[in-house]
Amino acid sequence: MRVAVLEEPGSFVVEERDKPAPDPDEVVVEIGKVGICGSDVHYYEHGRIGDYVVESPLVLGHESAGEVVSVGENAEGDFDFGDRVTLEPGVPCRRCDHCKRGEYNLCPDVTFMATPPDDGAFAEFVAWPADFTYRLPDSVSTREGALCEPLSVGIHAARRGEVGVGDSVLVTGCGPIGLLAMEAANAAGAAEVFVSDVVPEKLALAEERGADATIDVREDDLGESVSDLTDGEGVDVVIEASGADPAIRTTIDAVRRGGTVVLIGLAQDAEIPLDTSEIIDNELDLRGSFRYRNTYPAAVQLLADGAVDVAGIVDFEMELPDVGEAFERAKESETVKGMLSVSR
Ligand SMILES: NC(=O)c1ccc[n+]([C@@H]2O[C@H](COP(=O)([O-])OP(=O)(O)OC[C@H]3O[C@@H](n4cnc5c(N)ncnc54)[C@H](O)[C@@H]3O)[C@@H](O)[C@H]2O)c1
Ligand SMILES: C[C@@H](O)[C@H](N)C(=O)O
Repeated sequence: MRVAVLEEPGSFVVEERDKPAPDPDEVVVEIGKVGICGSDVHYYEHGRIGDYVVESPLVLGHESAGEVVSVGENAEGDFDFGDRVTLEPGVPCRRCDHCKRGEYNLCPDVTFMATPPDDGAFAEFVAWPADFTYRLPDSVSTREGALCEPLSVGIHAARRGEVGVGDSVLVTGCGPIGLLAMEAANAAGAAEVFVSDVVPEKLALAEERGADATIDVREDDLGESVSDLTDGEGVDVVIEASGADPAIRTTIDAVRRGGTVVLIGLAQDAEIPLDTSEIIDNELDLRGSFRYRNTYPAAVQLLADGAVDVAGIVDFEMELPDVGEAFERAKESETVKGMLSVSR
């Protein structure tokens, strides 16, 4: 089978490897589509994200969907040849305290696709645990199935923020994560979702996709703009999805007293000063949101119901052998989401 391997920063090779066979609890999936995530691009450009360093050739890609071609003996009955499926890329140990509490996204022994040293899904076939594989109904395309991954990041953030019916929400950053957090907040019942960014094209896309107001923070102050939009109150929930230092600092200016700030975006410099007296006086909840747990069934259901749009964020799709060109295009600031089409 063909596999796209990141040999060193800036350099992919497409090579032949043996097709995997399933362990008893696994299925083998012929990969159809894989999204290119910002973290893939970061490994491509810099060879590391924090402590995760690409020390040997790595297969990238963790936003994947495809078709079952082989079923391990313990997964028989759960999956059939030809089922279209999406793969949840993080498989936890299932034994630690976090796993037992159901917080399996916090498992310290997780295997996560395309995170060194674990290979990802830019491969024609992947063997994957059946219980982290989810069937797609006919109404959900394989492209949409692959995007259950970033949608899951958005769903988890909306859940962490306890976004509910009638809430007002601000999403800072209109990359794929912010746009899909906006979808998740709307699906959770938010009455109004405002967005901010520094790139006019990203704000225009968010507006097209239903943002109730857009704030260009190169021109307007975030706190003042949100105050104007909410009769001086601030929003119920801020979801920070830019990772930009100024955006993170100003989240607490935009949230109402007693409101919640959810941090998804990873800042270049993780140490950012925040006004703690504001947080205390206004009794703000500041919450981290790390990957996701128990979101894939909801993501598939929302797509089946037509309650969210994920496919509309894709700018381009290329074939696996063009992986290098696809990553060069994914690096451009106006690109939102690139995809690779993998199976022949
Ligand atoms: N916590 C998690 O589990 C998790 C999962 C996936 C991604 N992430 C992180 O989430 C962030 C978003 O991911 P993405 O793939 O959408 O990234 P992205 O780079 O595509 O999008 C970030 C957006 O923020 C905008 N931006 C820059 N400065 C801004 C500012 N001051 N105010 C508002 N917007 C601003 C950019 O123009 C861009 O549109 C990244 O930091 C990523 O590392 C975290
Ligand atoms: C969650 C996933 O999308 C993210 N890129 C990560 O590796 O954590």
